[in-house]
Amino acid sequence: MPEFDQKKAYAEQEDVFFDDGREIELLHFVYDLPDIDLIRGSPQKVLEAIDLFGRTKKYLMNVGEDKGKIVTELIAEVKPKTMVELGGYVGYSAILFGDALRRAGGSKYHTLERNPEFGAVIMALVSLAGLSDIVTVEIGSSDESLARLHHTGDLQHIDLLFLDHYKPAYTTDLKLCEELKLVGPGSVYAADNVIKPGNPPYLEYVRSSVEGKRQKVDEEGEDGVNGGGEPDKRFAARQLAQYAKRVDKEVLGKRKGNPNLRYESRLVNSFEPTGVPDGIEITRCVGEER
Ligand SMILES: C[S@@+](CC[C@H](N)C(=O)[O-])C[C@H]1O[C@@H](n2cnc3c(N)ncnc32)[C@H](O)[C@@H]1O
Repeated sequence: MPEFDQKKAYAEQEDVFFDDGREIELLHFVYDLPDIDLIRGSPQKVLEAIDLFGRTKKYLMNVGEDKGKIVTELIAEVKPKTMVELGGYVGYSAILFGDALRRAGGSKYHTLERNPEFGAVIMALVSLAGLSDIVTVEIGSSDESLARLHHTGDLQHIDLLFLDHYKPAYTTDLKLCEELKLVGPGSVYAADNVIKPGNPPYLEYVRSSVEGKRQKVDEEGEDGVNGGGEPDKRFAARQLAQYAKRVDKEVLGKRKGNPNLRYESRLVNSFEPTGVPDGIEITRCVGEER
């Protein structure tokens, strides 16, 4: 695994590390930079400006440079036409991956963000980066946005899915995508934070054999593999309550998914922008068994 360059480290993550006004502070910081006219239209310079805030002002829960590189390399290899991101925050990954998607010949990057204030910040920074023609922001809960985009026909197939939102929703949202046939053979998933804070139910699901998943569905009926409805007991209370300031009760759909999809999955170790070790799980759907 490569070394982490401490000079690039973001400020440490505090007890309250988002949704305390820092996202709007970020906008003022970026637009007050003396070289704002050089930043306009440059995804790279907008990312540098966001990184500068994260290093010198306050921590931001962005994917960051190191883990970001794993996904941009994946985009260059997979050449997706359509990407979906679950969890947009201030738009760092949408700008980094939307730009990589454009360079790889892709045409659409949907970022799904529940918090409307964050959604507004994403729109401002995506526009500043000159990526508004590629990146669209869907405000609302990811499961509702996925269902709506599918229903309207705005989203028919996901070539590359980036999962980076409420940790227990990774598995239920993936199963929703499977049921809606938004994903299938050829689709690739990149899941962030599978080491820090970790996501054992998701890793178990994407690493399960078709036989194992079918058996679970038979045993658990509607709940399928790793349940649904209630979050898996392996998540820490702090993770479960992460968005409690805005969301009284997280609702997780009870889903079977499509257990017939065959996956090959592997972990790529890397670092959070603070230097804390983390990893991205890359999963490829390699077939469907009948
Ligand atoms: C870790 S941040 C995303 C960081 C972003 N992907 C990046 O690297 O720049 C997680 C985001 O997911 C959003 N979120 C959490 N649960 C969600 C849900 N169910 N649907 C949509 N967005 C959600 C949060 O509001 C937060 O902005």
